[in-house]
Amino acid sequence: MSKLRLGVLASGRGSNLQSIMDQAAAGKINAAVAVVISDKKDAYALERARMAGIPAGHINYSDFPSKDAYERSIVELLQQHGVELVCLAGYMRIVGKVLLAAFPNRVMNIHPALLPSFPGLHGQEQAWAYGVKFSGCTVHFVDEGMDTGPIILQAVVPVYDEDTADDLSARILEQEHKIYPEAIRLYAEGRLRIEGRKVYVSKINHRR
Ligand SMILES: Nc1nc2c(c(=O)[nH]1)N[C@@H](CN(C=O)c1ccc(C(=O)N[C@@H](CCC(=O)O)C(=O)O)cc1)CN2
Ligand SMILES: NCC(=O)N[C@@H]1O[C@H](COP(=O)([O-])[O-])[C@@H](O)[C@H]1O
Repeated sequence: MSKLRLGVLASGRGSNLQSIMDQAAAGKINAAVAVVISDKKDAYALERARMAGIPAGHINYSDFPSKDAYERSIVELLQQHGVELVCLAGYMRIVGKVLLAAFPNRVMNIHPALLPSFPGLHGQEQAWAYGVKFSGCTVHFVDEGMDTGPIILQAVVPVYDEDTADDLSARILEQEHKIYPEAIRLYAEGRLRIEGRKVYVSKINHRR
């Protein structure tokens, strides 16, 4: 089966991108990162892609008259690289109808909390400040809502009394680097089936 072609959107340091690239390069997931796009020209995620010999580009939001025009530019670049699945990896913009229409049920996101709890920015810190005893991370399909799409995988971590917010963030990040590649592997093997709000992991391959 041909490798699933991934397009990764990232706004920051790119550690989730790195874990996806590493797992793909090691053959652990039948996928290849075809292109990395950032809305921030100094995003280290772009440097990580370039060091791996992967096409990487900065698309500057303020160069466009509207969000739709900005996203049409992103879609064009993704399609030029034959992208089949879009992975948001620390991408700090709300994805709109243009990108979602171009890739229906084919945009994933990693969120650093157990959705539906603590959506939005700084999910780790929200959970820590709330005083939860367990937190974690979520991989989900992206819809027009904020972190409201169907949940694919989650991982749980304990929260200790002596934890700082950074301690908890680091513990969650370790799990992010495991479940994001795993979710992509399952997708690449055609083993994810969406039924309404629910995502079922099947043993058989639905991907042609
Ligand atoms: N349509 C969706 N888009 C995105 C989702 C989603 O579930 N549906 N997940 C987010 C990731 N994210 C939190 O998990 C998130 C990203 C961005 C924002 C936000 O408020 N961004 C500001 C702009 C910030 C900037 O200027 O850099 C905004 O868009 O106004 C909140 C949460 C990815 N996108
Ligand atoms: N709301 C989205 C959000 O908070 N995403 C989070 O941004 C970080 C990006 O780190 P990375 O650039 O090292 O992958 C990750 O922890 C990811 O869960």
